[in-house]
Amino acid sequence: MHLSIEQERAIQHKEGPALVLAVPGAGKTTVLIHRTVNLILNHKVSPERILSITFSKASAKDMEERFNKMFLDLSPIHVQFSTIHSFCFSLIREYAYINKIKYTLIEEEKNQLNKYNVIKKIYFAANEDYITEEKLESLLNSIGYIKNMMLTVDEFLKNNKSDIENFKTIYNTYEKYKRDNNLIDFDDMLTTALEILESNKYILEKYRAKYDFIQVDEGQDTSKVQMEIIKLLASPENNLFIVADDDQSIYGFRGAYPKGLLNFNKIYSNGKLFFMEQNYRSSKNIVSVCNQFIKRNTLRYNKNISTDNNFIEPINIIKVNSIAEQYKYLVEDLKNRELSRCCILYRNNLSSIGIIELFERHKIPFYMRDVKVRFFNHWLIQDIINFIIFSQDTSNMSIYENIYYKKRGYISKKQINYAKTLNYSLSVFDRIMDFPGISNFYKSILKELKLDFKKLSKMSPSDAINFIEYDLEYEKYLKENSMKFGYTYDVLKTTIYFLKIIANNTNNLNELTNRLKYLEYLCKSSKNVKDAITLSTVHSAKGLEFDRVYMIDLVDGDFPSISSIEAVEKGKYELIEEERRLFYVGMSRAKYHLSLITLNNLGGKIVEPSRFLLELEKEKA
Ligand SMILES: Nc1ncnc2c1ncn2[C@@H]1O[C@H](COP(=O)(O)OP(=O)(O)OP(=O)(O)O)[C@@H](O)[C@H]1O
Repeated sequence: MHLSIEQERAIQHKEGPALVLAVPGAGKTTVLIHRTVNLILNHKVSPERILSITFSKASAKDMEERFNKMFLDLSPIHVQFSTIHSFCFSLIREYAYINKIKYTLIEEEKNQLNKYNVIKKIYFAANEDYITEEKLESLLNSIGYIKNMMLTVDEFLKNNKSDIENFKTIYNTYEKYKRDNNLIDFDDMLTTALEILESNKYILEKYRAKYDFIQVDEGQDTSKVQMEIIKLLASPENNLFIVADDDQSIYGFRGAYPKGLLNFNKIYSNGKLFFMEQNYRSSKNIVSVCNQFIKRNTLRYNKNISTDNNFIEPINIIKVNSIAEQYKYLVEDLKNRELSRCCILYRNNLSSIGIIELFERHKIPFYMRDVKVRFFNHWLIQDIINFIIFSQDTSNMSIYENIYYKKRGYISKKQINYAKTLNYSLSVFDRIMDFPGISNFYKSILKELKLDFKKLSKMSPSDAINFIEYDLEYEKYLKENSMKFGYTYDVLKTTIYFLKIIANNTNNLNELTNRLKYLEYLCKSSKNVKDAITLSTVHSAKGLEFDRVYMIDLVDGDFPSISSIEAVEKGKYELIEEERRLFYVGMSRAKYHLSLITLNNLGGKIVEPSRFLLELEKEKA
């Protein structure tokens, strides 16, 4: 590889603080790896005296693999690429050992003591209601945000509206619980490590003496607390080398603080600033589209991407009518391709469900970058399955108790409790009909319900889902309750839609549940699949590159997200700018071919193409 002058300059930087600001594909990771080698070979720095911090475990691994590939002959040299969390945890463990304190990681606790169960319990105590997965995620993000931005809960609430009822009580109870039990969580690893470094001179000096050089990759996703830790460690020599692209900052919701980079020269008046604006990854067509697209953001260092690469083909904006058409296009277009060089990207993990079903049927090997797919354990899927199970035995009270209030025909808790005292081999409806003082009108409703469930028991899974949704009015329940569960109704509708796609190919409940289990297994075990196409959220594709990239389901309200669009309507632009950066990260993963696919109809609903696509089209015209 022939390194450019800009790259060489950055690589040759040895002492003092430096920030390398670069565009996508400019070789940030490449520079970091070459600099490491330069320090070791030309400056005789011992590898263990270099601390390289990456953003996630996956990028630490990716970087190590790239290092080993690039410098096969140096392989016996073990170079340490660590996440900031694992670095902080080893520091905490050392401090704990010296001071005979025991810190346990709450994420590693088993069963009821585990972080998720503890938070669920605290939420229940505060709100007398169960927390949904969506709300749990939002709650955890907010807690993480507070810690990463070094805020108090009051400061957070002053500027942020939380969708979690009684957020402050929950936050404080959770903090107290951890304190009382000597527990820490992932976010506390950072705040605790900082507290230790600030208060314990011995540890601070020991860690400062341990490393001569500190390097940070993906600096744009470094949070305030992380930056404080790094600054403390690097001082007083400040041999700190950060590579970053503020345009690729996509973790604002978790407390990433790219503005910290914009202050680099204020923090280090002797700091060197390197710019790398040449892209080595993508065709001229892709680079030019990316450049125009990101320039519309206002909160950024102004950079110009250029490339010496050739024009190959224009980016492809594809409009199809339906998901089925989108899938047909993908299967056709992927024929005879080298799949390991291709990738499908989406904004939301839910989009992967239809693709997995499709690819399994067409025997297209795939690798899922995000292993945690919530769909398979979603309460909505469980509800639908419960409806079908109950239809096969309408005396099954324990199943009925989960669904009786989610369908047509009001039935009270009192009636359920009464029915429980009667002969349990009778249908639930017959038992409720016995309820004292029940009217004839009400009895006719119960009779109808009983008949409907009989009908349901004879249906194929896909007919059954429609019947549950419309005839039994489960749809109405979802509409009325979606916000309470922390969803928009559209997301729930799309979840059912993907379940229908899977159900379409099954003949009975057994086949459907087996299929769901099998697909879930495929997702979890896809890591070792050979010659596979990569499926990934855009977030998880950061740092990667592929010959062909397909970005799918590009619908307004999904990408950009509905909350960012609503914020724009109120004159707030931060969220939409983060969505734009995310879109930019997605597009800039492509080397030669980029397809952006939108639809007219998503799961029976007319939808509009992403406003980002309209913008790209206008620019092309
Ligand atoms: N001087 C060079 N000559 C040729 N190819 C290069 C050069 N520098 C980097 N590359 C290649 O360009 C691609 C992008 O490099 P790299 O992944 O290091 O960029 P990056 O800035 O970290 O990208 P991103 O921020 O978009 O993830 C890689 O395939 C890399 O091998």
